Amino acid sequence: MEKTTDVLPLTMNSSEKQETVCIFGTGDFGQSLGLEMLQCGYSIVFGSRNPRMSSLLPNGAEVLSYSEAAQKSDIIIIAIHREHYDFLTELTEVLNGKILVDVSNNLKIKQYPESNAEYLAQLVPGAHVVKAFNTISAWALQSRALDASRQVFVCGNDSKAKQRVMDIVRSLGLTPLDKGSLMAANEIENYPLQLFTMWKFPFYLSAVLCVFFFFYCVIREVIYPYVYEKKDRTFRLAISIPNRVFPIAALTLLALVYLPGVIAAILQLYRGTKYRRFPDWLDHWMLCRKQLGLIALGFAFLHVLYTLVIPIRYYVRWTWTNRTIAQAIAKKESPFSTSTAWLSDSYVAMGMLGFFLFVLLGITSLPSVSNMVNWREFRFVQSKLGYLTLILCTAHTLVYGGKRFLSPSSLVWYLPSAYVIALIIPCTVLVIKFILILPCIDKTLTRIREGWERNPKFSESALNGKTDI
Ligand SMILES: Cc1cc2nc3c(=O)[nH]c(=O)nc-3n(C[C@H](O)[C@H](O)[C@H](O)COP(=O)(O)OP(=O)(O)OC[C@H]3O[C@@H](n4cnc5c(N)ncnc54)[C@H](O)[C@@H]3O)c2cc1C
Ligand SMILES: NC(=O)C1=CN([C@@H]2O[C@H](COP(=O)(O)OP(=O)(O)OC[C@H]3O[C@@H](n4cnc5c(N)ncnc54)[C@H](OP(=O)(O)O)[C@@H]3O)[C@@H](O)[C@H]2O)C=CC1
Ligand code: HEM
Ligand SMILES: [Fe+3]
Repeated sequence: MEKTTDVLPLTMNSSEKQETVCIFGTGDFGQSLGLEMLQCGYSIVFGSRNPRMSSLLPNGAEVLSYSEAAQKSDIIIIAIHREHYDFLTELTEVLNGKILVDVSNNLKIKQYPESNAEYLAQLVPGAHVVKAFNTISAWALQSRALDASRQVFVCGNDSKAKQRVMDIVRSLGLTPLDKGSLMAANEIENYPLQLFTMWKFPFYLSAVLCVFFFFYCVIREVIYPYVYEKKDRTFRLAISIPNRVFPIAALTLLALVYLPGVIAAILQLYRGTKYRRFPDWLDHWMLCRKQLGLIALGFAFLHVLYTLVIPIRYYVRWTWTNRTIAQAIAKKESPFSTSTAWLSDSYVAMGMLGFFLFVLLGITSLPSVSNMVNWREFRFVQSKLGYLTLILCTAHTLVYGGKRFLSPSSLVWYLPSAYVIALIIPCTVLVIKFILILPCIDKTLTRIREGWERNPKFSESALNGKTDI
C-alpha cells in the first residue's frame, strides 16, 4: 500500500527519528490504536493476512504481510483474538528477541487454563511478552473519550521491554500502571470481564429487602383495610408505602455495613488471634461495605425526598382539614402536648442530623476526597462517625415509633409495624458494639489486633522443642 501523509503527527519532533511500531491485525482495535499512535508521531506498519484488502486503515500506515511487517520493528502489538494465535508459531524465527504486546481479552473469566499473554509466551518462547492495553476499548481510543478510564495495566517478565511499552502508553496520553511479572496477566485480563462484582451482593440484597418490606406493608396497609373495612387504600402504593420501604432499606443496609465488623471482632476474640483468615463470606461482606453504604445512602435520599412532599399530599391535607372540622363541630379542643411536641421534633431532628452524617460518609468515600485525608482521618469518619450515623438513624426510628412501638393496637394480623422489624438488626449491632467497647473486652481485642495471641503457635518453648503449657 502506498504511504500517504494525510495524518500529521501531533507530537512529532523533527530532530527525533520516528519510532516504528508494528501492529498485527487490522481489525477494530488494531486500526484504532494505529491511528492514535500515528497521530502521536509513531511510524506504523500493519501486519495482515491480506495486505491489499485492508482499505479502511488510517492513511500514513504501511500494510505488509505478517512476516514482512515483523521485520520492520522490534515492538509488535498483537491485535488479534487469542483463538487465531497459532500462526505465530510459524514466525518464531523473526519474532525472536522482539517485544510482543498482548492486548487480548476473553469472553469469560477462566475461559482458558492460562492467561492469553502466558499462552503467547509459550507459543513464541524467544520473544519478550508484555501485557497491556486490554482495558482500553477501541471505542475509547477512537472517541478519545475523556471520561473513560485512562489507566493501562502493564505486566511482563522483561523490565526493559515493559519500560518501552510503558513509554508508548505515556506518549498516547494514557497512564501506565506496572502490575509486575507476566503472572499478573490473569488478573489484568479479568478486569474488563468483571461486571460490577462488588455491587452484585449489595444490589441483590437491597432488592430482596425492598420486595419483602413492600409486600409486608401492602398486606398491612392495603389488603387488611380492604378485607376488614372494604376500604380502597391502593393510593398508598405511590408514596406512603415507598416512604416506609426506602427508609427501612436504608436503615437495614446501614446496619449491615457495621455488622461484619462486630462479627469479625467476635471471631477474633473467640479465636484469640488475628492471624487466622476470616471465612470467605465474611471477607467478601467486609469488602463490599462501601457499596452497601452507598446504596443505603441512595435510599435515605429517597426517604428525604418523599418526606418533603408530605404536606402537599391531598390525603394528608384532607385528613388535617377533616380533623379540624370534626373538632369544630364537636366543639372540642385538643390541648397542646409538650411531650408530643418534644417527641415529634426530636425524631425529625435526629433524622436530619443522621442524614447529614450519612452524606458526609458518602462524600469522604469519593476518591478525590479520600485521597486528601490520611488513613486515621478516613477511619475516624467511616468508623466513628459511621456508628454515630447508625445511632442517630436508629434513634430517629425508635422515637418515631414512640408509644405505639409494641402496642397491641398497631398489630395487624399479628404483624407488627414494618419499622419494628427494621429495628432488629440495627439494635443488635449497636448492643454488641456497646459490649465490645467495654474496657475489659476492648483491651483484649486491641491486644489481639496488635498481634498478641492466646495460644501462640510459635511460642519460644514450642520452638525449643518443649511442649507449650
Ligand atoms: C455512605 C457510606 C460510604 C462508605 N464509603 C466507604 C469507603 O469509601 N470505603 C470503605 O472502606 N468503607 C466505606 N463505607 C463502609 C464503612 O463506613 C467502613 O467500612 C467502616 O470503616 C466500617 O467501620 P467498622 O468500625 O465497622 O469496621 P473496621 O474499623 O474496618 O473494623 C472491622 C473489623 O475489622 C477488624 N480489624 C480492624 N482493624 C484491625 C487491625 N488493625 N488488625 C486486624 N483486624 C482489624 C476487626 O475485627 C474489626 O472489628 C461506607 C459506608 C457508608 C454508609
Ligand atoms: N475491540 C476492542 O475494543 C478491544 C479489543 N481488544 C483485543 O484486541 C484484539 C483484536 O480485537 P478486534 O480488533 O476487536 O478484533 P477484530 O476481529 O476486529 O480483528 C482481529 C484481526 O485479527 C486478524 N487475524 C489474524 N488471524 C486471523 C484469523 N485466523 N481469523 C480472523 N482474524 C485474524 C485480522 O486481521 P487481518 O485480516 O488484517 O489479518 C482481524 O482483523 C483481541 O484480542 C481483543 O481481545 C482489546 C481491547 C479492546
Ligand atoms: C432529613 C432527614 C430526615 C427526615 C426529615 C426524616 C423524617 C421522617 C418522617 C417525617 C418520618 C415519618 C414518615 C411517616 O409518617 O410516614 C420518618 C420515618 C422514618 N425514617 Fe426518617 N427522616 C430523615 C432521615 C432518615 C434517615 C437518614 C433514616 C435511616 C437511614 C431514616 C429512617 C426512617 C425510618 C426507618 C422511618 C420509619 C418508616 C415507617 O415505617 O414509616 N430517616 N422519617
Ligand atoms: Fe472485536
